[in-house]
Amino acid sequence: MTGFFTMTTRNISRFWEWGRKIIGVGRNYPDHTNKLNFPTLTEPLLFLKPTSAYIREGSPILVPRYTDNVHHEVELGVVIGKGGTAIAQSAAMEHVAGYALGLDMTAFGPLHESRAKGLPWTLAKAFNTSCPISDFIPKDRIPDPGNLNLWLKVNDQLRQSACTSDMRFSVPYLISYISDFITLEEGDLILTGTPDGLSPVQENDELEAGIENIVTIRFRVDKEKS
Ligand SMILES: O=C([O-])CC(=O)C(=O)O
Ligand SMILES: [Mg+2]
Repeated sequence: MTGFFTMTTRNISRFWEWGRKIIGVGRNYPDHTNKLNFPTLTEPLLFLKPTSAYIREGSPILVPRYTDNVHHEVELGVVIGKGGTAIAQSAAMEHVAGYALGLDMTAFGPLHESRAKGLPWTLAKAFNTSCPISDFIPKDRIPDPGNLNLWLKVNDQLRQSACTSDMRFSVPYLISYISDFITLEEGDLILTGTPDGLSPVQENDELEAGIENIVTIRFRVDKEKS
């Protein structure tokens, strides 16, 4: 038998090529939540993005045809190295392979409309190019994911800047909580929520974001052609 099987080498440092899901956490920074006047959460708010949403530097973020209201959300991404179900918080960090800086691009038109109507957030969160991602950052480069400074600039203007110590639910808590409902698998990415400072992006904007002293990413915005 030849030709029917291709060997896939699962290299965690290229998790975006074969990872099976992206789990988003909403409203995990009190500042962001307060400003939008949302009720305080007692449990994490979760959503999914398909892995077809990943893009890497060099590819543009495309504003979908159905909206011109797409916002940037800079977020710490956690890359799962060892899967599991009902993972105890005390064991959660053993399941982490590393990290990545991600942008949870969000189409606010459909988000607000579907939210108001009590409908799913799918079009707001899952569109093509809605998950620009940095290189993989091995776990040993980040001794404490709860003490990282995240920032994002649009056309050189600082829009988002916060420390992950402000997160309402910590990385170990999120891993444990999510895995009670959704089995975590090797290569999954958890986007841990965005701090305050979202703003709409437009064609030809240049987005630059970073985790201080660790990584920087740059993406250009374009409009999806009809
Ligand atoms: O866009 C939202 O309202 C929810 C979200 O992803 C976040 O807070 O990071
Ligand atoms: Mg988000």
